[in-house]
Amino acid sequence: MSTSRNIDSKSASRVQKQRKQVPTAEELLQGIIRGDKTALARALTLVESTKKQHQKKANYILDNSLNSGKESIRIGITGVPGVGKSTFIETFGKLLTSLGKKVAVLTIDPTSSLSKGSILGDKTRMEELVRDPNAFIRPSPSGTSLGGVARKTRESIFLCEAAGYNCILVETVGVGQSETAVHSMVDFFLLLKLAGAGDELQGIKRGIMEMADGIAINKADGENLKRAKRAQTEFNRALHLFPPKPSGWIPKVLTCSSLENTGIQEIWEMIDSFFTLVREDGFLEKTRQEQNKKWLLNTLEDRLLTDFYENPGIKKELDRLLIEVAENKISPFKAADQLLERYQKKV
Ligand SMILES: Nc1nc2c(ncn2[C@@H]2O[C@H](COP(=O)(O)OP(=O)(O)OP(=O)(O)O)[C@@H](O)[C@H]2O)c(=O)[nH]1
Repeated sequence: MSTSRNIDSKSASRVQKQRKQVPTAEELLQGIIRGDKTALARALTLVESTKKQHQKKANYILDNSLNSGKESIRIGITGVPGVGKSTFIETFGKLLTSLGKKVAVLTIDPTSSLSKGSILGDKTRMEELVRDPNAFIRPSPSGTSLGGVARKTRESIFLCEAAGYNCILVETVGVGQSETAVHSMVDFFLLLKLAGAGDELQGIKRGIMEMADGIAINKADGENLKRAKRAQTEFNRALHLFPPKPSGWIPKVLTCSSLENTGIQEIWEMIDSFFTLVREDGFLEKTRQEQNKKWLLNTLEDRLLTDFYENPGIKKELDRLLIEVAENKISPFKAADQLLERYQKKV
């Protein structure tokens, strides 16, 4: 009898200890403000979670993080698989930290399953950058919808900036719609390309070229060097066919080798001169204002939807109405009206 009581009290104290180890939202918030990477990583896990309790904690941290975002620069990096995105980010990121910047790398990959996510997170990618005290790397949150992943990435950008990261690199692995999502949340959009492969081969649509503020032809080394230089001329010509950018910036095409670390400094200089221009002509401020407005609307939509679907009364009524709609007993529109009425009354 007494032995079992002993075990009980032991396991109770273990549970208590574990509970104590889970930091509160306020503790995480304070950690983020101090620039603590562990607190930031934990907060991002809460942001990525779909559990209501976690979301509540995440919202507390987000709502109380002071972040004007003014000091930071947000760079989107895209390119087809194999173009060398992680090698590029490793080399480029190290250059940025050597210049005294704090770099956060986030990835958007709506197609990533849990297993791929863990491959991205297994630290074999960007091995050196991951060990840099001034860099923070976060693999793509797994998610089924691009919208969900994009929202989480926006919130992650916000928290990374609150933690003092002033260079946010958003990498997108997907080919297609994810580029548009990334483009809408960054200031500068860099497209990585390979020399020699046709556009079709590289899966790059015209629209993506049009979004680019800069194109870097990667793997410009060895036998590839000549071809890369030729491609640079071709892409430069192609870029001139697009209408001018509202920022006044003229997109540039450069070549680089992420492996040999050549041309990387020039890419930074190009990006730096972009930021000098858009800071001076007020375009960056306008972009941020627009981004903030958009983020407010998106967050509202998202929180409203969650609140609606998680309302227990609505859940029951929705289940019933779904059957009635299927049996043609009520029109979908009338059913929607009924649900909204019920939601407004909060019954
Ligand atoms: N020669 C050469 N090879 C490179 C260069 N950059 C990357 N590579 C090689 O290209 C391959 C793909 O590089 P990654 O950095 O993994 O490419 P990625 O675009 O991130 O690929 P995914 O992870 O599939 O999206 C690796 O074998 C790299 O070593 C470069 O500048 N020159």
